[in-house]
Amino acid sequence: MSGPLLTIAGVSLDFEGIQALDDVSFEVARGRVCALIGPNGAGKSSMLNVVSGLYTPRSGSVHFEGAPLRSPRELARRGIARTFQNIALFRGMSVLDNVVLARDADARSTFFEHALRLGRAPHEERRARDEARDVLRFLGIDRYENTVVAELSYGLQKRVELARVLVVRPKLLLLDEPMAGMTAAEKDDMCGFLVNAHEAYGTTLVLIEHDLAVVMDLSDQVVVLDHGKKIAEGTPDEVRADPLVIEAYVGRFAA
Ligand SMILES: Nc1ncnc2c1ncn2[C@@H]1O[C@H](COP(=O)(O)OP(=O)(O)OP(=O)(O)O)[C@@H](O)[C@H]1O
Repeated sequence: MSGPLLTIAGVSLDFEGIQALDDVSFEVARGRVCALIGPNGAGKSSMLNVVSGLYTPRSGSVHFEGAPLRSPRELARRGIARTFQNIALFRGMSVLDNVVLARDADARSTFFEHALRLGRAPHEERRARDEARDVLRFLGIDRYENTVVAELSYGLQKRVELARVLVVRPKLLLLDEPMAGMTAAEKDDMCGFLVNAHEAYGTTLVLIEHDLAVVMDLSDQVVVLDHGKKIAEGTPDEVRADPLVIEAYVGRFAA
């Protein structure tokens, strides 16, 4: 399909007098890695929450593949997945079961078919496990498939989270600070896996990230927010050289 994958048009959002987003527009083409950056309170998470339908903007619209996106319930069906800042895993369950469950949430058989093991369910269960194992292998964590999540390091848990969203093969993946709290080595690993996923599965990525070195390395489009407004947009090099961005970050881009 031609045209942008994601179109944000004139989005404004208020919280009791605070203007979190002020007339923000940008487009993300299919296959891009787009980073949303900006100082604390700039509106980055609010933007991601609007895109995922968790917040309803006062004005403006979000279109995905040319059709409006209105509710979080539409996300999985339309091929959009997201991760949150805090790890959201079933800590007492195995790595494999965590990923299978995420895949199941997207599966086509009904609750009753699963419960009664009827219809498509047995076949789907095998397929779900195979697909989950493929993703675990892809992310280099297949040797932990039977390990209980709580026993894994933070970096590996973040990788399981990535497995949970990749297993549904999303067209668009929204990532809220995927590298937060990681060591430098874990960040390097995560960057590599995101690039690999992007290339292998053609997943379009929109991510919020505070580490500007990571942003410059990973993304091919950067949207800069400050006080709810979009103050710049472009390639990492264009944005790095933009005086408004330099002012907003007070020299944090100086290399
Ligand atoms: N649920 C909410 N209720 C009230 N105000 C909110 C809410 N969420 C965000 N805000 C306010 O909206 C503005 C934008 O916040 P947002 O969290 O989107 O910024 P951010 O760029 O993601 O910040 P950070 O980098 O610190 O996570 C801030 O002034 C924030 O206090």
